[in-house]
Amino acid sequence: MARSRSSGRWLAEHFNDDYVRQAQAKGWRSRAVFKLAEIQQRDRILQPGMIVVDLGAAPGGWSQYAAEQVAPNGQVIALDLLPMEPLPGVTFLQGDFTAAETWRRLQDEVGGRAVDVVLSDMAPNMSGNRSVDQPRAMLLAELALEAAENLLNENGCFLTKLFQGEGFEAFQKQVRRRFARVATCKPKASRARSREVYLLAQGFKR
Ligand SMILES: C[S@@+](CC[C@H](N)C(=O)[O-])C[C@H]1O[C@@H](n2cnc3c(N)ncnc32)[C@H](O)[C@@H]1O
Repeated sequence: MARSRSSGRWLAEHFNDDYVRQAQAKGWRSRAVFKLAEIQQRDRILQPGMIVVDLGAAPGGWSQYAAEQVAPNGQVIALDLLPMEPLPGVTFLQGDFTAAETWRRLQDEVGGRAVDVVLSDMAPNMSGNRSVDQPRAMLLAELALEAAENLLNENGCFLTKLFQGEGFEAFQKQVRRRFARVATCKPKASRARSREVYLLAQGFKR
C-alpha cells in the first residue's frame, strides 16, 4: 500500500532522528526515554527502593529506565492500552485507563502500598484536529492526576505529559493546590514543533 506523504515524512524524520539512533544503540525501547532521563538528571525524582506507577508505558522506554533507577528493591507498575513485552522489575497491566475497571485493577496491583512517583506519558491517537485532540489529551492528564492524588504518599512526585492549549492553565492551577513545587519543562528530546510539554509536581500534600 502506498504511504501517505505525511507518514513518509514521519518515517524519514524518525530514522534520521539522533535520539532514535541513540535509543537503538543503547537498547532503550523508545526515544522518549531521553525526556525522562533529562528530568531525572536534573531533578532526581527516582531513587532506589521506590514504587513507581507508569501510565501510558508502551513500548516501555520510561518503565525500563525507571526500573533501573529504583533497583534494587524498587518496583515499577506499568499500564497501557497496548501490549508491552515484559521487563525486569516491571509489572505490566494492559487496559484503557479511561475505563473504571482498569483503575480498579491498578489499585489492586498497588495493593495499598504507598507510591512514590506517578508518571504519565499517555497521549491519545492524534487526529490532527485540535478541537478533538486537546480535550482527549486533557482527559488523560486529569485521570493521571486523579490516580496520583489517590496513590501517592506524602511528598510524592507526579510527572505528566501535557499539550499546550485549552485547559492547560486550569490543569496547572489544579496541580498547584496539591503539590508544593510545580514546574513545566520541554525536554530536548521533545520535538520542537509538538505542543507537548511536561509538568513536574513535587511535594504532594496528602
Ligand atoms: C508516547 S507513548 C508512551 C511512550 C513511553 N513513555 C515509552 O517511553 O515507551 C503514549 C502511550 O499512551 C498510551 N495510551 C493512550 N491512551 C491510553 C489510555 N486511554 N489508557 C492507557 N494507555 C493509553 C498509548 O497506547 C501509548 O502507548
